[in-house]
Amino acid sequence: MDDCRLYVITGENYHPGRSLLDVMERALIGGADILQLRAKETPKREVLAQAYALRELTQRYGVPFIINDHIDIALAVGADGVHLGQDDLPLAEARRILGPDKIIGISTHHIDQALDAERGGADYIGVGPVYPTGTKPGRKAVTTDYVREAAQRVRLPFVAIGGITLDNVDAVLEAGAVRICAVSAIVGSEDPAEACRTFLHHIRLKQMDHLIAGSTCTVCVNGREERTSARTVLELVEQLNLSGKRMVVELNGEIVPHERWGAAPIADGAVLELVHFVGGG
Ligand SMILES: Cc1ncc(COP(=O)(O)OP(=O)(O)O)c(N)n1
Ligand SMILES: Cc1ncsc1CCOP(=O)(O)O
Ligand SMILES: [Mg+2]
Repeated sequence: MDDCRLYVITGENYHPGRSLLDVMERALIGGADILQLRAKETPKREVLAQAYALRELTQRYGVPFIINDHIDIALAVGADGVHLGQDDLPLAEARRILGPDKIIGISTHHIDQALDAERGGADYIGVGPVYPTGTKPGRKAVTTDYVREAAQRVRLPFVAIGGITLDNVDAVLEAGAVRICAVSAIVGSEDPAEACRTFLHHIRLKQMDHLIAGSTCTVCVNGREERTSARTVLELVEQLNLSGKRMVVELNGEIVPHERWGAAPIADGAVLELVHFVGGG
């Protein structure tokens, strides 16, 4: 689950005239890295047949396969796990039946439910619906506020879900989601493979932003804001091409002796005054 970025769920009514297997294979070709079978209106025997077919397909592509709601079907076809909502079988019962190795995902709509799922031994949680969606009509949107809170407080992997499209995915990523889950925007699109590629492109761009932001910090040098990757006063002085100059350095109001520059850490928000003496007599 840790490595998953794009979670795609089947949608019964979103691809009239196209087969479930074709649509889901297109999603896999586009890079979907976890699949869920969710069928709310299909007779159970048919769901079982779909589960067998998707089990084979996902195995061929080497991605985890999750069954929504039906633990019995997950066991029958040897799926990798199940996804359960707040009104489905409780997590503890599901774990007892499935054992420690199966993936169990839990839907959450509030931080308390997320923390409960974490304590209860879930493997991941769903955070949503972020936006109102026709796929889950009547369910109130949790907004990106809950995504932000989950990003700050939940240690389990979480997937943001609900009404996420290529037009609003950046806001969801900006709020701190690193895994996106979608139904209609992928299985209802003309080209599910291209939709997946474009989702993944957005996700990767945001990941790169995080990497860059994480490796630099903003400091104030002589009254001017600077972004720097320097970790110590010595590195900063070198980056500013001031090495070798006779200089007094003040860090957050305290003078740092020259011999301690290499050991004086600078962090985000540090305030530095660098005063160098111009030679002459
Ligand atoms: C990844 C993921 N998140 C949330 C859900 C919704 O599950 P649930 O709340 O049980 O609602 P139904 O899907 O059963 O209608 C999900 N399936 N997957
Ligand atoms: C199953 C589910 N649970 C919360 S929102 C949702 C539906 C997501 O579908 P879509 O991506 O089409 O909004
Ligand atoms: Mg459910």
